[in-house]
Amino acid sequence: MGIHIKSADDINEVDVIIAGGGTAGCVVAARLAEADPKLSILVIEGGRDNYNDPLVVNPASFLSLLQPSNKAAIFYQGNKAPQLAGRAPIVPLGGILGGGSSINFMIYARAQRPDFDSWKTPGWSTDEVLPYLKKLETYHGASDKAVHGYEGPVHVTNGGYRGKESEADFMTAAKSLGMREIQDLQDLDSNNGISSWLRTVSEEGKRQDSAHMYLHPKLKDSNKYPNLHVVVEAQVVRVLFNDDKKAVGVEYRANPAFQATVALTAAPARTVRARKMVVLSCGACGTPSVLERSGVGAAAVLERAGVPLVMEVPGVGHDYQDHHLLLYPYRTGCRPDETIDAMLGGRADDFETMPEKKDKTLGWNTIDFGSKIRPSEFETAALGPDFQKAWDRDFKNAPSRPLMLMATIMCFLGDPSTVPVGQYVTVGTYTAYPYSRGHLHITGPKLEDPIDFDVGFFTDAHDIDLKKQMWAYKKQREIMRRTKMYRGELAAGHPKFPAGSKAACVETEEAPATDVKNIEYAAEDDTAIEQHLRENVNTTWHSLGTCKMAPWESNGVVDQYLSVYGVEGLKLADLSIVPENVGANTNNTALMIGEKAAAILIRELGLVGTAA
Ligand SMILES: Cc1cc2nc3c(=O)[nH]c(=O)nc-3n(C[C@H](O)[C@H](O)[C@H](O)COP(=O)(O)OP(=O)(O)OC[C@H]3O[C@@H](n4cnc5c(N)ncnc54)[C@H](O)[C@@H]3O)c2cc1C
Repeated sequence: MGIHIKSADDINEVDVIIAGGGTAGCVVAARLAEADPKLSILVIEGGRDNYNDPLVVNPASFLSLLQPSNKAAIFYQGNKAPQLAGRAPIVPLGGILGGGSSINFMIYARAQRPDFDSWKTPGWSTDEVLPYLKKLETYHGASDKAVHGYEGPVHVTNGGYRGKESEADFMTAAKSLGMREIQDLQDLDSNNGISSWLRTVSEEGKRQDSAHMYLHPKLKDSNKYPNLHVVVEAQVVRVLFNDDKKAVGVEYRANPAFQATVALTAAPARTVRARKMVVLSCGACGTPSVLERSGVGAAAVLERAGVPLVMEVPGVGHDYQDHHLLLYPYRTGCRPDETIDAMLGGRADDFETMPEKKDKTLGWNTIDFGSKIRPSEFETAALGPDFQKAWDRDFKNAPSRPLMLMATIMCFLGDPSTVPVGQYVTVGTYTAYPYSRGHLHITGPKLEDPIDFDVGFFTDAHDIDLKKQMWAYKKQREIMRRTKMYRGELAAGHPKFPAGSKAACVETEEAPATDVKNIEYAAEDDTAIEQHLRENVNTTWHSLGTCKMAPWESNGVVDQYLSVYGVEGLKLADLSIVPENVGANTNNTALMIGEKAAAILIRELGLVGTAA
């Protein structure tokens, strides 16, 4: 009963096993328990418990969760990539109970209406998933009530604090460039504008991760939910099948990252049986590996890895996608209390003392301003005929599809010891619908075996993804140059423009004048930008699409009911199933998938609850 560490020795058999207690996994577990408290459920989560962890629940500490010493993330190592200037990118994802929702930046972003429709899967159109999008949230913003929910577990609010002056400064600067202010950019339809950004933070300033919002309340109420079990710090190795290819359990082991490495203390692998179902919810980088170690995947991949084939499903690990992120730092004239640089640099109260002082900035994710944007006709043409062709095909007649998203973060988003003491802002630009695809496969049967992980960034034909970032670089720079806070670019985080370039980075002690003219970029400047993009493009931590919900012949892995092709009793419920990308940060989509998956399972298991 409740939370077990490393192994649940007294649990040998349950009704449903959920492998991975991340954003979607916690939703599935909680909703199943709610539908039938008699159903026995075991969640096996590789990371540690997150309950009341001050780094998790207090939004301002979000960056420290990416420090390896805090053991809250899994760092998936990518392959070296020539198109990324020979770099081998690392993709950190949630590695703690609550998954990404426990360590993410808490930006509330929802997909656009054409996104779910583009999945072309019965039951998953925007109209059909809208009830789940509403079910998961309690929306505190001002909007049309028809598209938001008002009774769900995840509160969407202004959070404990907003940087109102800097937000107004960005807004004014963006508007001076002709950008539109939109009140609710997350209403599924609005696009091509700028907006105040709400967050998945309560009004009291607490993170709304799926473990705290869905799972922990039920674990604490053990009288009502005696059959809901969670084991943390335990990794699922593989799914076990019987001769009829029915999933009958899993093999798991204590996660060595959480225990001494003396051989004698290494816990043996354990098996636990599932009477009814196994659900994989290990995320887009975890789920394909579990499937392949279990013998489900492309025959050639499994043969190379030395894993006996159970079912040939070539799509497993096939079409990795992410949103490609670039981060541009600026010097500012902000006051120390307008950014969290002092806090990150150890020059202000830390996360220990802030609660005692009831410091409201503890509830701040520092991301107050965001946008979903599209280029003008003139800008589209300037990006060349290949770009124009892609634009005409995929965007021109789909006005609610953004080309890029942009967010501002009120700090230097990196190691504070590498920059002079000061107040910074970082602008992030990320691709809404990348054309590039990668892959993620196992290379051996064991959890320790390295993965073959090609992130695929900037591999699309005609470099359209690169051109999107080229446009976004120039756009965000023009906005920043018109803010009152602007004191120049932090050159280390910008392209290395040639000597004498009109686009060179500047450092100034003065606020900008009112008649700022656009920068002119010469061909060599564009070459410098391209090089910078290749050297710096990174994950937006929005991995998805590695086990698509699509027909088997189109590299699909699951059907509309999330059942893995060719086997019985095995479901997937996480972002690995997403067939086409969404024009938004991805946590909301993962929560929706958790809600919809739960409804599917509730119906199939014959439990009381909402039908899918
Ligand atoms: C740093 C960061 C910032 C982000 N910022 C935002 C944001 O501001 N807004 C937003 O909307 N989205 C954001 N995201 C994205 C969002 O959080 C993720 O897309 C979402 O959490 C994915 O949900 P999921 O259920 O698919 O997988 P996850 O939440 O990643 O869950 C997978 C779980 O499986 C566990 N696991 C993996 N392998 C195993 C195994 N073998 N055995 C057992 N357990 C295993 C992991 O530990 C993890 O808990 C961010 C993500 C990160 C990492």
